[in-house]
Amino acid sequence: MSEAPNLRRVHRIDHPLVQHKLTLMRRKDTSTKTFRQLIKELSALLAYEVTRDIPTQEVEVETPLETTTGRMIDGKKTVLASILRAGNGFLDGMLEVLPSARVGHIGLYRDPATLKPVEYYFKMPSGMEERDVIVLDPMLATGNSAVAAVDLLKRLQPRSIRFVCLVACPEGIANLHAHHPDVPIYTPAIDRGLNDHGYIVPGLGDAGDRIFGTK
Ligand SMILES: O=P(O)(O)OC[C@H]1O[C@H](OP(=O)(O)OP(=O)(O)O)[C@H](O)[C@@H]1O
Ligand SMILES: O=c1cc[nH]c(=O)[nH]1
Ligand SMILES: [Mg+2]
Repeated sequence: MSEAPNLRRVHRIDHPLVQHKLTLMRRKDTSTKTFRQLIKELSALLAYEVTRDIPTQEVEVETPLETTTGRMIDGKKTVLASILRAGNGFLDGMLEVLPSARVGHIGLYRDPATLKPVEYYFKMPSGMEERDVIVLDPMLATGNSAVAAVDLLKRLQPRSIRFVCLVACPEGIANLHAHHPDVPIYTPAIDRGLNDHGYIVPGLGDAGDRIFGTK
């Protein structure tokens, strides 16, 4: 039996719109076209939750009637770090609501025999010390890919790191927390566990294949 995850740093996104779209994505007969459309719509909603506590600055603003103050973010300070390939499914929707965000890519694939991540690419913007990173990957399964991605990112000492996915499971949460207890996880779902091939059950299948139609 898997160890109960420490849920202190897990933000479960329970919003009805999010849950509705995720349920449609889980359906095995959802087409690639619809799956892509849904992940785009969901991404914008997830961006809203994961940025809830990013820094804002008070600014003066002139309305047509008078001067007042408002709050603004410095959008350029946010880095969307996509774990390839499936993390790219989040980019279009997130960039619609965070249009100035920078984008980094982390090339990792999971060896199907060992379930260990294999690194093949890593590119981040410069000046990471002043940036807040949102790591994107739809699936937190064993958590090995997420741990490896955060290991690589921490070498660049970003100001903060958050991890966002569509479906997590207790094993992945426990693994990411054990290695990186400072990284909060944002997820709409915590599924039952992993099958013998390391797939999340009930899950939604292979996220990369479903986004890119490669099955
Ligand atoms: O938590 P883990 O056990 O590491 O599994 C999750 C990883 O597996 C999937 O990617 P995959 O390796 O299939 O690569 P792909 O996105 O290129 O299809 C998924 O997108 C995660 O990156
Ligand atoms: O369930 C899983 C596990 C790893 N990768 C996926 O795409 N899905
Ligand atoms: Mg991957």
